[in-house]
Order: sequence, then C-alpha cells, then structure tokens
Amino acid sequence: MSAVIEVINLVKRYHEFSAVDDISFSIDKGICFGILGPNGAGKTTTIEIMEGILKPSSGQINYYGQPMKSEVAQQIGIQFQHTALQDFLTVKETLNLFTSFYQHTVDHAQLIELCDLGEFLNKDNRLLSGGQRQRLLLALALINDPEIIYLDEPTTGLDPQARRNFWQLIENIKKRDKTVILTTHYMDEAERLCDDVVVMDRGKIIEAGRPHQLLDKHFKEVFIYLPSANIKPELIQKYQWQVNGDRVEINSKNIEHSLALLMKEQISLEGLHVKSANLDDLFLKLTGHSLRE
Ligand SMILES: Nc1ncnc2c1ncn2[C@@H]1O[C@H](COP(=O)(O)OP(=O)(O)OP(=O)(O)O)[C@@H](O)[C@H]1O
Repeated sequence: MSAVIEVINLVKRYHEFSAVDDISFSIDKGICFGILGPNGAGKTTTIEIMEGILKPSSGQINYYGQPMKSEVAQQIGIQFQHTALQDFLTVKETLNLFTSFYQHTVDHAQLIELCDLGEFLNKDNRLLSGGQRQRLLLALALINDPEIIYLDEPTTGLDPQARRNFWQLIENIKKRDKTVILTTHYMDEAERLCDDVVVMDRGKIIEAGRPHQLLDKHFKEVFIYLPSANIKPELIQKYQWQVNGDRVEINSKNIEHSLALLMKEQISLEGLHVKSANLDDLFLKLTGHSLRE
C-alpha cells in the first residue's frame, strides 16, 4: 500500500509550550486512520496542520510523496468540530451554497443517499437534531468528492443510536476507497472504524499501529469481574484480587485455570462477567490515566 500522507517530525510550539512535539507517521490510501488521545493531547493541532489551516513551527507534511501545496485544499474534505451553519437556510439550500465554493462537486442525489439526508432536506438548519447536523456536516465535507476526508471528533455529543448510525456512514465512505482521518477520544469508535491509529498524549505519540495488534502486544490477559458479595474477603486477600466498588476484578492469563480456581474455592459464578482489554485499558496502561480525565 502506498502512503497518501506523511507527517514528518512535526512540531507546533506556543511560546515554550509544545502542543505537538516532534511526531511522525504515515497514512496508507483507503484506510481509516485514527488520531486518539485525551483532551489537549494535540490531535486538533495535528490535523489542522495536516489540513493546511495551521502552520507548523517545524516539520513537513507530504501528500502523495510531495510537500503539501495549496491545491491540496481541492482534494480534501474537512468536517470541523464546530462549523457554523447559515441560519434560515434549509439543508438543500446549504448543499447548493457549498457546491458553489468548488470547481468539481459530487452529484447531490448520491450525497443525499450516502449521508441519509432525504428525510430532512427541507428543514431549516436551526431545527436539525445533533445527529442530522453531523450528517449534513459530513455531506458538506464530501461535496467536492475528496480523496481524503478529515473528521474531527465527529460523534461528540451524539446519543448512542446516532453515533452508531454515523459509524455506518463512515463505513460506507471507506468502501468507496476514500482515506478517512479521524480524531476521537471514544475508544469504541476507534476500535470499530480505524484500521490504524496513533495514540497521542501531551503532544507526543505514545503508541502506533493496528488496534488489535496493539491490544495483543500489551495484553495477554482478560478481565474477569464478579460481585464482591460472592467472595469471602480472606480469599480476595489470598489471591490479591483488585476490588473496584462492589466488583472484584481478576486479571486472568488463562481463563480456564481462573474459572477452575474459582470453582475449587467454591465461589459462586453468578453475575460473572468477562471482558477483553480495549483501547481504553491500553491508554490507562500506557499513561497511568484514563482517556476521559
Ligand atoms: N492558539 C493556542 N495558543 C496556545 N495554546 C494552544 C493553542 N491552541 C492549542 N493550544 C494548546 O495545545 C494543546 C493541544 O490542543 P489541541 O486542541 O490540539 O488538543 P486536542 O487533543 O485536539 O484536544 P481536544 O480533544 O480537547 O480538542 C492544548 O494544551 C491547548 O491548550
């Protein structure tokens, strides 16, 4: 696979503070690439430099092997975190307005179907629900039929159903061989959508790779949860299991052995819950703090 974008030794300083601190990565064509990290990690700063909106203090961005030029703007689509939509315009009128900004645009019927805008085309922008607004913003990002689409925290503030609907739209876009670059602090979103990720914290990349490879690399265990009421305190102490609220957490490298041990100790398995590590757990392991702190 060929790299569509290369980020090389990127630095963004504000006085003494480095918002982005010497990061490098490359993005293959046709994948969904995730830039993950907590608030303030440097995700937005990084993609704004990649989009050409912000100048780096040093470092370089290459598109298709060449240093970024201003013409790149015609090839990329951007869904910003906060885009002001014009009041008193309907969704249809908004599509028409944005179409007038570009030389080359995609057919509206196709866009309406892809982003599922059909049922609210004649609604005033001010009356859209959160999910409808995000779908419109996605359509606007796609209006110039870009090869590369940037989505900055696209599902923040959406309810679980609207988030799932939005994920489906992104998967449909991926099928069209577009390269999607996504920032998010939702790890379930990253695991579902991203083929490749970088995890950022305090301006630096602290881990990079495919989500499942990273989890395999860092976690050999699964987590077993049981209600604390099921287990006598002396057993919790004997095995040094972790108590979190009203649950006991057992890190198990071999689930069959662990279950056999629980049964041997005559511990009730009622309410037992098993979970594999996810990217949230990875982040906690790498940084010592949780992603939402
Ligand atoms: N213009 C600026 N001047 C000074 N500091 C800035 C400026 N813009 C961003 N920062 C700082 O740079 C750091 C990275 O910010 P950035 O917005 O890139 O983080 P982020 O990972 O996108 O966070 P969020 O998820 O909250 O958007 C933050 O500490 C922020 O306060």
